[in-house]
Amino acid sequence: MSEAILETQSITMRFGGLTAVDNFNLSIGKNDLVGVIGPNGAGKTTIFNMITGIYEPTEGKVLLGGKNISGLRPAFITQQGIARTFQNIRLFKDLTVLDNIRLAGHFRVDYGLLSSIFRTKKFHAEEERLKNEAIEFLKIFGLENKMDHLAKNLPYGEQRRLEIARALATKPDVLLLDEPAAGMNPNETKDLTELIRWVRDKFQIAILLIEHDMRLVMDVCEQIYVVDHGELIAKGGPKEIQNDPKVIEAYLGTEQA
Ligand SMILES: Nc1ncnc2c1ncn2[C@@H]1O[C@H](COP(=O)(O)OP(=O)(O)OP(=O)(O)O)[C@@H](O)[C@H]1O
Repeated sequence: MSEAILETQSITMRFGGLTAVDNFNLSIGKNDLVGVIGPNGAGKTTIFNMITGIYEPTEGKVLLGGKNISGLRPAFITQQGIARTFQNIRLFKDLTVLDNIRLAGHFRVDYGLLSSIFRTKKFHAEEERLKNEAIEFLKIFGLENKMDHLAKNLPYGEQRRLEIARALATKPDVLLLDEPAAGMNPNETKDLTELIRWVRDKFQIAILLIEHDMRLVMDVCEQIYVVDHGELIAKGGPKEIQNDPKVIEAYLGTEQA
C-alpha cells in the first residue's frame, strides 16, 4: 500500500449512552479502493460523518495527508480534499446538469470577494474556465448531451453518475461513496462497478465506499473493513473477508434476528 492519504486514529462517537463507533482505525493509501461493510446500524455512516466533519469524533483524530482535520466544518474539509456522495442522492435538483458541476468547481476557486462583487475581468475569466472545465467533466461522464436538462429529470443511474461527477469537480484527493448502488437495478450496478474502477484509475485518487451490495464490494474493493456494533471485526482482501468466521457470524446473526 502507498503512503496514507486518509487515516482515522481511534475515532469514537458516542450519542448519549450509545457508542455508535468505538476506537476505529483506518488507513488509506493515495490510490486505494477501500470498502466499509457491516450490518444495519453497525456505524458505517457515522464513520463517514466523522471523516467529513458532520460529526466531531468524541475521541480520536481524522488525518488527511497527515494533517488533523477532526472538528473542521464540512465545507472546509471539502476544500482540503475530501468529497462525498450520499445514500439518498443530493443534487441541486432544480438546477441544470451543467450548473451542478459548475457550482462544485467553485469550492476550490478563490477570486476574492471584491472581484466577484465588481465582476472584474478576473472573475469573468475564472467563470469561463470553470464552465469549460464543467463541460469537460460532463463529456468524461457521458452527460454532455444532457447539460441543459434539470438534474431531477435524469434517470436514477445518471443522477448517481452526476453526483459522482460533481464530487470529483471539487478535485478531491479522497472520494467517499455512501451506498452508491442503493436503489439501482443489476445493470446500473454493473455500470457503476466499472465506473468506480475507472474513476480511481483516471483521477488517481483514493476511494472509500460503504455498500450493502456484496457483489460490488467484492468486485471493486482491494481492502475491506468490516464493522459490527461500532467495532472493527475484520480487515482484509475480499477473499479473506468472505471466509472470515467473525464476518459470517455478524451477517448470519443479523439475518436470523
Ligand atoms: N445522530 C444520532 N443520534 C443518535 N444515535 C445515532 C445518530 N446517528 C446514528 N446513531 C446510531 O448509531 C448507530 C450506528 O448508526 P449508523 O447510521 O452509523 O449505522 P450504519 O452502519 O450506517 O447503518 P445502515 O447500514 O443501516 O445505514 C445506530 O445505532 C444509530 O441508531
